[in-house]
Amino acid sequence: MTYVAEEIDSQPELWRRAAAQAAEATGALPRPGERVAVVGCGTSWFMAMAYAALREAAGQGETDAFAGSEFPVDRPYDRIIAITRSGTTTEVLDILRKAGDRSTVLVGDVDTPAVGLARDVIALPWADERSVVQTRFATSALTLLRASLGEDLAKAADDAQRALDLPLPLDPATVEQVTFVGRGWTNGLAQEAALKCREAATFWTEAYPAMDFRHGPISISTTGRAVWAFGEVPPGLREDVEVTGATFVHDPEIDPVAHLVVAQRFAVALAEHKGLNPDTPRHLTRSVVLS
Ligand SMILES: O=P(O)(O)OC[C@H]1O[C@](O)(CO)[C@@H](O)[C@@H]1O
Repeated sequence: MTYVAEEIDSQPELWRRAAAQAAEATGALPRPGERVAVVGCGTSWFMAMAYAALREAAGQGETDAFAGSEFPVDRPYDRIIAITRSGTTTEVLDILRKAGDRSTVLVGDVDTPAVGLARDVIALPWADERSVVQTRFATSALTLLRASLGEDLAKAADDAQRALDLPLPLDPATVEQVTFVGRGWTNGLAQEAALKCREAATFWTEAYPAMDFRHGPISISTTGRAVWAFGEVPPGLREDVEVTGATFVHDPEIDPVAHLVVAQRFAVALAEHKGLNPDTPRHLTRSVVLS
């Protein structure tokens, strides 16, 4: 079994642990009404997107997500939350240096520069990974953040357990291309699912806000391809996809992050089908450290 497959399987248990840790993390997280930026790179950026949308939807205040390289340093945020598994990503460290006493970091590896730079630290060393490709650190960090907003994550963890045994909705041997879509907070999950397939399996995927699918991506929708939706589906979207001949994948029964677990498994299955080892993704490193 690959490391990444083991790490995917460990998620239900780790989500329960993450939800339990949320109460003690409260002091390190913004108060309602504060203006917040959430930053990260790659997978961590997509978790930032999901949390930012959830916090704002929960009425806790304006919350923006940025890729680390695109953070507007002069904007007067009250609190800057960085998500970084490695604690070493250059763009994130640059932000933490400028954020000063406004910063919180959610980190996997605690013996790292990010921990020294942030005012507040939420450490999840038990979710850190051997894999280059991230799965459980990202979803555990998001689970903790969701729990901090008052969500009950018990069903999500149970759904993640189910997600480990569900049949894959697409055949890795025959599907030609997948477009992932989401709405609101699940837009970040769609981005992350697409990244997983690219990173683990060098497989062609894209991701868009679900309503934007009709504004261009629909042009490549055809037999042999698929559209995979997370969370709420806009009225008529399934029909608009199916009329093109593409397969529409959606599971309204399970929590959207548990549905991401299915996409993680699909990415590993794609890699295996292509004879690739998902533990050694092409050109990818655990973190990007620029000199
Ligand atoms: O969360 P970190 O450690 O800052 O690293 C982000 C990196 O992790 C990755 O998943 C690659 O390992 C990429 O998405 C990105 O380069």
